[in-house]
Amino acid sequence: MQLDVDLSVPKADRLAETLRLVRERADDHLVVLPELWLPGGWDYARWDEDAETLDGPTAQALAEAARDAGVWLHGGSIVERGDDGAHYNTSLVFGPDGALRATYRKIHRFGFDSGEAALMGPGADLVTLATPFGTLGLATCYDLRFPEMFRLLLDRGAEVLVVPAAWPARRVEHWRLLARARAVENQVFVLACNTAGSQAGLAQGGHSVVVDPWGEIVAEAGPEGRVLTAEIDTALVAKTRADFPVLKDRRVG
Ligand SMILES: O=C(O)CCC(=O)C(=O)O
Repeated sequence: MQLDVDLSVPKADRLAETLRLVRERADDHLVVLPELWLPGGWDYARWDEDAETLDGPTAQALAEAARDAGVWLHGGSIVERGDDGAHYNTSLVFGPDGALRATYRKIHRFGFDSGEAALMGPGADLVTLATPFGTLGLATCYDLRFPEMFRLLLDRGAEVLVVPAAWPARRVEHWRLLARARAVENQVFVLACNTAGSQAGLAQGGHSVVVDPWGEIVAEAGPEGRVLTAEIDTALVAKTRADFPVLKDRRVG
């Protein structure tokens, strides 16, 4: 769901609207939300007050919505207040029973024109998760620029890379290019879910994409907030690798 993260709309209203959209999905879906869609990926002055634990109110609300709809829900990311007192940009994935099946702390923090590198701790663990849609490999936004991370996810069996983001409009062509590159080089699906609208004065790029293992764009949003849907057949991963077995020719790693 390419959410328009308009931070002038009260948080409770944005949460309610997003949960309503999740509950509209049918039960054979994997629903993906963007990075930091509730606190705002760019309003980092508010991250401390918005920090929550993994069983906090946002996680609980997402778990209930996943269970009510019977969907797998990648809930995008929250500002996690870790047990060690540090904050992390943490993604949460819920099963259709509402159970928290995986969490991923963003490994590569963005430090260029964002406070993230100073305010969030770095994640240390690669995360994959077996689902009916194939084995998911989890990454977040800036991670997309680091191909070595995706090779490691590939080696752990990832077939569908899920990348929530708050990627700005001014570099949206990098986003589109890198999403396709990660799909082509690893022969995987890439589900790249961005924010739309404007956050803290920064135009967001939109253009969420679903890319298949051949690098073809199966579905792509425009710049506006919307629900983007696509049907994916995970068998295409094995077929692409069999038809064009480039991964067998790796010499390093
Ligand atoms: O790499 C980029 O251009 C954007 C990254 C970003 O916005 C983020 O990781 O929050």
